[in-house]
Amino acid sequence: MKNFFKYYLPLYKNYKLKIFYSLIGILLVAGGSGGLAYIVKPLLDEVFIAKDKDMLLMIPFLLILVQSAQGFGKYIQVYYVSYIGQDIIRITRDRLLQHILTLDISFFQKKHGGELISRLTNDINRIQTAVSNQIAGLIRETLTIVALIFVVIYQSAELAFYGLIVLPISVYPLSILARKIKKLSFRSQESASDITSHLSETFNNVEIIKANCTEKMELEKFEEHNKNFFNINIKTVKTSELSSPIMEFLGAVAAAIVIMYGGSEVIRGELTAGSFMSFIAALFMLYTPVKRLSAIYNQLQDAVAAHERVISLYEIKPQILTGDKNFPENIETIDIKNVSLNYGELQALKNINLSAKKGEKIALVGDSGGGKSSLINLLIRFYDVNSGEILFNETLLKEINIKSLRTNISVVTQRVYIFNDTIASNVAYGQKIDEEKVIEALKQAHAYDFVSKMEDGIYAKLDEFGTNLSGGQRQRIAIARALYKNPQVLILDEATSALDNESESIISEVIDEISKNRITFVIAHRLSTIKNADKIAVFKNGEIVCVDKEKNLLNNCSEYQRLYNLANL
Ligand SMILES: Nc1ncnc2c1ncn2[C@@H]1O[C@H](COP(=O)(O)OP(=O)(O)OP(=O)(O)O)[C@@H](O)[C@H]1O
Repeated sequence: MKNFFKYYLPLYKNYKLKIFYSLIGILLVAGGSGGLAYIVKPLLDEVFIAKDKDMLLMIPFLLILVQSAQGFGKYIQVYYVSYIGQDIIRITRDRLLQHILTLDISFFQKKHGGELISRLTNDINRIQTAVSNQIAGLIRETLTIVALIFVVIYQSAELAFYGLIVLPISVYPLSILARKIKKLSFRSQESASDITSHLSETFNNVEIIKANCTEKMELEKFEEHNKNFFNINIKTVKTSELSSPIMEFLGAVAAAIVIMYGGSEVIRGELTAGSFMSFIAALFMLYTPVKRLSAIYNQLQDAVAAHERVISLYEIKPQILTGDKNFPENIETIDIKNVSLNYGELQALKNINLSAKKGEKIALVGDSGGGKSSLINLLIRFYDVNSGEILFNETLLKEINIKSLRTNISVVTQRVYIFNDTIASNVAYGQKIDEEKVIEALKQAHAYDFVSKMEDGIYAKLDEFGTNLSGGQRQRIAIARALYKNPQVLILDEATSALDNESESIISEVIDEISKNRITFVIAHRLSTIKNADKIAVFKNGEIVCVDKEKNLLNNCSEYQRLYNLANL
């Protein structure tokens, strides 16, 4: 709880004027409650007992005034407090995404997208009510309690002792409940995240679900998560609502004692009936904010649990740190020296040595799982080497600024990424749209033919997964995107696998053409794609077993011969 406040309270300093207005609102509400309780005394003593007519006129007027002030106070308090809370949450959400996006690719490979969505939505929503309404409620109810305690003590200090003794007694059972609620809140948030994860997985894999008729199976899995969520939430309600009967009971005991003592004082004439009734009114009014306070405290547990889940993301730091050197303006060589890479226990690359010069097209071939994509992961620093080094010209890869590195390298991966936007935005992704350049890149990627036939041409809208395009068309958009950047290093990882033979051979020619003034790496299972590469590196079980031109490999490299024979079966 302390950490929760320590984290959010400093954010309130940007809202000084709004806090001032909300405090006025809160004071009006709290003062109004005290005022209403106090009015009971003159109503009884002056009007009913002393039969004071002036008072009879004044008290209804006072009542309207106090009640209206309270209503107005509540309105401005709710408005400003919500404003502050919503704004703090907006900033918190932006910050969290900003942080998540700095994390390494390995983090995203381990963490389920649905879980992250849940943190950014469900968890932050739970914090939202805390930083707005609950913090304000905490202040408002505390002030109301103070105002009413003031009235209670003012009317009779002795009775106040009996009336208020239950407050410290109630702390113990309430704190046990709060601890339980926090645990349940954690479980409820985890369960909410299971639901989001499952939904995101279901919608992402809907084609395979339909193709395998597993709708029922997926629904059953979802129902299980959903039931679990329901059970935890019901348990939370059961626990948190216990605070109400506990408080009611303790309150009733206190009120009973007060009536016994107070009543006998009134009978003995030591206390006026008005003071006694005002005291009782304040005491009963007092239990409402006390109960609310305990409910707020319970709800805060939920927010604290959500906050801890959010904070645990902040504790994860990126391991791939940027260097401060710019990418060389004119890349001449890339040298990969004795490089090894482990994914946890698994050694994916062992002692890799490979060099590339400007204008060269380097092909990486080999069995699936041989380590080709892993080498690409190293070149774009999705992962860092475990040993060895990679040099761009004479600069160590680690010393190069990551943004500058990735601006100068284009990668077309096996999986094609399409954004829910126009073709032009997809091609120029991350850069300003230059129509001419977009068309040029599309032409180079042999995509302009089909794009120009679409109703809105380069401004045709694509949907998120590019489902309004064929597999080959999507791949061509991805190639156009890579070319639009005019990169110094171009990496094509199975970039032509979805193309028909004819388009593939045309694009291979284009690649030959465009690789003249840059360094190009091509991974291809179809050996025809890379037959005129300047170098072919043959991967096997994380090692490069041969590097040469195809002609020589066919004579000297048994692994290449094997792949070649398999391809030509
Ligand atoms: N992110 C990862 N985390 C853990 N292991 C990984 C990861 N990526 C790849 N691997 C493992 O590393 C090994 C090499 O994989 P890599 O993707 O580099 O092979 P590849 O030669 O590109 O295969 P393919 O031709 O099928 O794409 C494989 O055993 C694979 O299971």
